[in-house]
Amino acid sequence: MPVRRSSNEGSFKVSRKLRVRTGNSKGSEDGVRTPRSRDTGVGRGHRKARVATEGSEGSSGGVRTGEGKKIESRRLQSRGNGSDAVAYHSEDGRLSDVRGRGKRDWKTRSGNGGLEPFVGGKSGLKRKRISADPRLVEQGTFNGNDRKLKSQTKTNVLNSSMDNGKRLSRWKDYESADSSRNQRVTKSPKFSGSESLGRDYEFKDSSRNKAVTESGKLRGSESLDKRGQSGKMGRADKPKYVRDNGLGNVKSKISGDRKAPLDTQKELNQRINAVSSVDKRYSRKDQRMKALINGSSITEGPPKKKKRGIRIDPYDTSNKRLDDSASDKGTNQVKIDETESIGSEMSKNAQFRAISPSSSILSFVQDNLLGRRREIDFKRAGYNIELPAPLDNLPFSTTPERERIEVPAFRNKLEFFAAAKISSSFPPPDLPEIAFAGRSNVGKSSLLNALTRQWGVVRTSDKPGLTQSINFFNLGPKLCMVDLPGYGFAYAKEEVKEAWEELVKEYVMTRVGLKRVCLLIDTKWGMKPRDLELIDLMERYETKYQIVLTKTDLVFPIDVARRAMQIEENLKAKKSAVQPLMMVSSKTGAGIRSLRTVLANVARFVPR
Ligand SMILES: Nc1nc2c(ncn2[C@@H]2O[C@H](COP(=O)(O)OP(=O)(O)OP(=O)(O)O)[C@@H](O)[C@H]2O)c(=O)[nH]1
Ligand SMILES: [Mg+2]
Repeated sequence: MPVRRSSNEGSFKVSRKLRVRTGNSKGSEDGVRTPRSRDTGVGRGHRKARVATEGSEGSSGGVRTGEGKKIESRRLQSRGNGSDAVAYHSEDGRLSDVRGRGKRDWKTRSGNGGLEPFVGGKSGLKRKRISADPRLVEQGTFNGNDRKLKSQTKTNVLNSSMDNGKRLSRWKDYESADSSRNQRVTKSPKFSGSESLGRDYEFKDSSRNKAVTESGKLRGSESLDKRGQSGKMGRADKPKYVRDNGLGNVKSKISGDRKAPLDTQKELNQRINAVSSVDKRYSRKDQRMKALINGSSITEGPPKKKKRGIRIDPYDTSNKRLDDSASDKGTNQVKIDETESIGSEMSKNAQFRAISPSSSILSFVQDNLLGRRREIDFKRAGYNIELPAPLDNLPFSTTPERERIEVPAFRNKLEFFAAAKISSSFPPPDLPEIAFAGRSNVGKSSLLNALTRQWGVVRTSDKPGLTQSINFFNLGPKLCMVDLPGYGFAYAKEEVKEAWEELVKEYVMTRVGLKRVCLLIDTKWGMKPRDLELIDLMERYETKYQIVLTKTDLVFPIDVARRAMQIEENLKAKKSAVQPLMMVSSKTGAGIRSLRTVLANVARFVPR
């Protein structure tokens, strides 16, 4: 039980934590603040064994030997009544002259869970104040004499024993711990007043208690060994884990017996090798058995290397398509064509790499920031990358308004006015028309939006085949823009796709007001047979067309230049092809202004 005595007597008061403080010190009588124990420098001892002696004159004002902590010394301050013992009233937070010292504070200050067994008798006698090792208290291994003490610390102990679950289970392994070591530790003066740990655990957790009490030998010393001195543990103390791995106790021997003679080590190694070779042999045998069952021949030797080939992603919606040549053939036929086209594609690729673009094209690509670029390049050039299609804006401009469009015709509002799925539903050709043709997903609809800077007027999608009819848009009173359905690969039935193609061909062949067809080619993939088909058609019907390379932002600038060179070479003999070849990116806005200028000329020279 905590012992309290009145402060007048200058007696000591023992808190719930059982800190012992004795008598009046001279210093406190003088109203001198108890100096911090750090300052006293007297009897600074280990925190585990604090001792304060009554009437000690060893240090000025409130003698205190032992604890060297700041927080403790504050409590030792005299309150001007000549008794430094009052300081300890605050320990449990129950006394009136102590303010702001609650349970929490008590807990905090206890630091060691309040386990400080009271050792000694009544006042006037020398009393020892012994603090438990916080590590031990945490562990719940320290056992004080006082029952109440136990109940106070129950929470702490239980909490700590929660995370000690593993530890407790591990203790089982230590049942066979070296008894000599136990002896050595139990002899330690720190644990002289403690009872057996087995008992201590009885009130904490019965299930764990079992694990602990079963051992019978488990004492504070053991836990101390485990917690604080695990590094010093002998090999024999370590748990021996035996794994059933076909090696018997080989592993445990290896791990547990370090001093095994060399012969034993060799023997162990041999055994390990033997087991692994058995495994290999078994696996081969197993293979043979399987082969026999399946009736296939056994092939031995090193495994064949897998041939590396180009994988074709069936869900790739880019313009890498094989559909141009094989659309209405059987599945097998398509497969053959695929492999053929892969082979030819490879050689075409090599040819493409061999192209060395002219310096004029290269400089054009460079000047217009065409090709794949880093954002920093745009920033350096003064473009605001926060805006859509930043390169279509003026450098250092933050206003994306359409009024900034330098070509007046394209400042007009883009308005949808007709859609046709068959030629008979084409609207009357009142205005000069500029049509955008090309394979599905090449970026026709996106380009229309980019040219007019009216995002969303024309619907776009990354899924090929969104535009399924010929859509007519008015761009002011003078010009009509026509978005054609794409041809080639699209998520649509074959017959539907054929119908689109026929519709496009019909439009290109027969449309009176058609002044220019912008034939869009994906810069990455170049011209495909269906593009050439349409070119032939337009050549035959003398429809003017202009090649526009799209999505230039997806390839390197050098490849943009190469593609331009390649296409120009192909178009040399074409009469209806209008020069120059245009290169754009609806995403970055590169080349859009140039295209506007070119197309505005179409509208200008058209008689009304
Ligand atoms: N990176 C990049 N993507 C683009 C560009 N132009 C279009 N795209 C993307 O390509 C996809 C297809 O664009 P669309 O404009 O719908 O293509 P389309 O030719 O109209 O397709 P269909 O209507 O199916 O014939 C969309 O996801 C666009 O965002 C471009 O210049 N650069
Ligand atoms: Mg479209």
